[in-house]
Amino acid sequence: MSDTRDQVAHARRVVVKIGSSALTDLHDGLDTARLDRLVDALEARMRAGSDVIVVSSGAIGAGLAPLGLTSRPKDLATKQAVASVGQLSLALAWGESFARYDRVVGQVLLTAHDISVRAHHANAQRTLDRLRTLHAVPVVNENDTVATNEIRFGDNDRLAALVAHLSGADALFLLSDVDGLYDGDPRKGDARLIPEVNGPADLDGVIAGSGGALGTGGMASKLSAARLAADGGVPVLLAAAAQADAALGDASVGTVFAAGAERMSARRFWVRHAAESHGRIILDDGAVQAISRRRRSLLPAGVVDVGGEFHSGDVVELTDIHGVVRARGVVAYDIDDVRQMLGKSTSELPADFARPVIHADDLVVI
Ligand SMILES: Nc1ncnc2c1ncn2[C@@H]1O[C@H](COP(=O)(O)OP(=O)(O)O)[C@@H](O)[C@H]1O
Ligand SMILES: N[C@@H](CCC(=O)OP(=O)(O)O)C(=O)O
Repeated sequence: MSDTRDQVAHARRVVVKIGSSALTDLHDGLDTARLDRLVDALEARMRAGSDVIVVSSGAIGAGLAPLGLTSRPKDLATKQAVASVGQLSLALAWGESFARYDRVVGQVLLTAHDISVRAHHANAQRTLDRLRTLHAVPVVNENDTVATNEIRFGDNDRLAALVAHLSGADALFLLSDVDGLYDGDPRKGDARLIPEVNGPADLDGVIAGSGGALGTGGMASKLSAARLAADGGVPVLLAAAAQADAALGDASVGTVFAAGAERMSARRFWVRHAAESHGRIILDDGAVQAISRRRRSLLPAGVVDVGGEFHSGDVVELTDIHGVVRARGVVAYDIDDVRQMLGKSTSELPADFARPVIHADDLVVI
């Protein structure tokens, strides 16, 4: 067995994302028999010693039939209304299915905005952690009714990758209606299953197509979520929900994505991928070298300009003089203060401005 399969099979804390296509049917809505089989496999994994966080899609899929709709709506308002109907039955169905094992579930609905704001992010982290210590299973979904187009995760694959980092998970499972990544859309003819992705070269020539009638992002969103998780140090297994026993049992099926060498801390991952940027700090070449090659803090001497509207503690983008984003970081001053410090050496500045503009610990190079 490969190292990655071994890591996934033995991961202590896991996030398991289940796609709409695995749980719902366009005409019949939520399929509780399929849900029960999944819960059986999740329960077996928990009994073997893992903590499980479920990320469940399917609110829209579950809401269509009760409302007499026969296709996934396109406009946001209808999708949100359908999701509000479906989320209720989805959460109840998860609760009833886990109740067969005397397990309690907790519903966690998140927006992209929640993940991007540090205080909300910390609250979500604490809630998930507390559910774990209370032995309840978190069932996470996007809070569809309040998410606007601009601030949507857009698909739950990305949400699941972010939750995997936020919760310090050791592996991410993406369970769908397809049994792994193929080199082309398997619905369109001959395609070969790719068992293992160890780096970008393994994706050369792969065509990631759109999803089914109920899925949102198709294979492209799974691929980008898998890379998001794996690059930050979390191995990923992509498999069919129908293979949940084997996927969650010994990770012997589907496609695995090897994790990058270094595990990024939840805070650095947040700065890099999840936090909303409030502005820009433009650096001269020397400062770019200092932060990216020598991993130094950013000092005012290397700052040539600022943009946007940021305050101390906000996340900003650091660009070179050509506008290319080279890093992100948590800035120590308000924009007006940084403006007064531009290009000055620390010895020229009053004692209040002795701290670096961004400390090396708060900087993530891209
Ligand atoms: N290269 C590919 N490999 C595997 N599946 C693919 C590929 N390209 C497109 N697909 C399609 O993507 C679908 C899964 O995406 P989606 O419907 O969004 O799933 P989910 O509802 O689980 O999020 C599969 O049904 C499959 O037909
Ligand atoms: N929040 C939406 C999820 C949409 C979504 O990402 O679906 P999928 O591509 O099937 O994972 C719902 O519950 O319907």
